[in-house]
Amino acid sequence: MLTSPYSRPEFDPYGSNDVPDSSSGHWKAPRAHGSVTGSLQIPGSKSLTNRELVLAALADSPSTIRRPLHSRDSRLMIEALRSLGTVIEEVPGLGSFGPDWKITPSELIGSTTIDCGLAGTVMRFMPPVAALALGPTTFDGDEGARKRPMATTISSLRALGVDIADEGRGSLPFTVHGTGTVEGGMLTIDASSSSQFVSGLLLAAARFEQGLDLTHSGERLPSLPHIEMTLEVLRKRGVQVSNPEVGHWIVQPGVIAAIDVDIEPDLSNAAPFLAAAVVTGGSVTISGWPQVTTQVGNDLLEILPLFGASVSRDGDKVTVSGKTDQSGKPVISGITLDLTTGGELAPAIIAIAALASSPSTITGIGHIRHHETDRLAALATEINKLGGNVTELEDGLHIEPAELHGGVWLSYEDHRMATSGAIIGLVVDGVEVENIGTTSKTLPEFPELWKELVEPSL
Ligand SMILES: O=C(O)C1=C[C@@H](OP(=O)(O)O)[C@@H](O)[C@H](O)C1
Ligand SMILES: C=C(OP(=O)(O)O)C(=O)O
Repeated sequence: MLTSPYSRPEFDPYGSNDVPDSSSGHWKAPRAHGSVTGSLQIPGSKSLTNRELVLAALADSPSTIRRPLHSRDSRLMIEALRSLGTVIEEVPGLGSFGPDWKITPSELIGSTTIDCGLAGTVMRFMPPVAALALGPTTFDGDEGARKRPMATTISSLRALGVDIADEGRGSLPFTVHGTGTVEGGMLTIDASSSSQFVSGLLLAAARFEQGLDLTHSGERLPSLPHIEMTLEVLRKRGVQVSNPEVGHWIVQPGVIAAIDVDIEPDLSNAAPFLAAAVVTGGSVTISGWPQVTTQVGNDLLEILPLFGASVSRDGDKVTVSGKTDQSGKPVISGITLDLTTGGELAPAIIAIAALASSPSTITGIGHIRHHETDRLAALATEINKLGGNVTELEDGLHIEPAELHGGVWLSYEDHRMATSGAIIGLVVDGVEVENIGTTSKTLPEFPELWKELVEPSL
């Protein structure tokens, strides 16, 4: 079992732990010599941590969040809630990746600025909370965050009677002029470009005077499991929420209960580690895998076998083993997959597909052009730079088999682009990942956990 870097005093879970080890200043992706075999634990889920932080701040009394994710995205959420008056303290816990948090709600007061960094969960979940605060709250973030779609958040809050000043941009920066209450009621929005528009409204809706009767009307609704996750965390806190039909949710006004919660490991962040088994014909075990979960990362257990891998389960341990031929060489088949529900898995899936011996077509993920970067363009560009043969489709990628060679893999400030470069670098000589430290967005331990898995004896 790999140890947690969190135990080392110099480790900073909120900063960059990039240790460049090549003359170019980039991170030399560890090259697997033979099959990768090992077991590890994965830190807490970003999506669950940031939902529980918001709900704990809106609840009726203090809550404890156990085994939370300590990363840039969760730190940004903590700072955002603190700046509105919530008290968040570290308390000792049993998790391997840092302390627990005690969250004590208080009256929400604006007159502050919230830095969203590049976190979709902060920029889409916090404006409805700021609307419940008394006083103005200005939202801004990284340069890349200013390009991410925010118009639906802005227009939906306006439709609920909230005054927002955005100078017509429909993106960050903007100011929410909170008055302490939101009327709520019926609302129709277009959440085609992100499920987070729906989740953000639902999370705060029990605190609206009339609750919320929300309908999605648009060409597609991506990442439905993330909306299911929102419904589940609300129900656990006693909120009455129903989903009478696809794209329609009703939240009754009422109290959000304070409860102590355990955060599941981030199953989407398990993707690169499990991919290491698939592309090297090895075997990787993740412990702490939940029996039942709304996390879309659980779909990896059905997706990875399409490439030829096998999956086994022993209690809370899940093992993925890559397929090999008689000489032990990895065998990876291409796949055809609609990934509408699991866009955040796309970078890892596409990295595996780029190493397959037959073509792959991954569709249903047009909206990931609006993630940390335009992920379809970024993946096609970086794989093709290494000799790949990837074609961009309107809503996905087509990948033809090709012999890849080394080179610099750019990360575009995108944690999942960085980890995709690491997957390819396992089996291609001379891949260097620019800005591996960007993994601190959701998995600051990545460079260290990866090295321990790939080069355990070094
Ligand atoms: O609600 C959430 O926690 C998330 C929802 C999804 O967003 P999109 O619907 O924009 O893909 C997902 O990709 C993102 O990583 C996290
Ligand atoms: C899309 C992602 O992040 P965000 O929560 O910033 O939208 C992601 O983590 O893949």
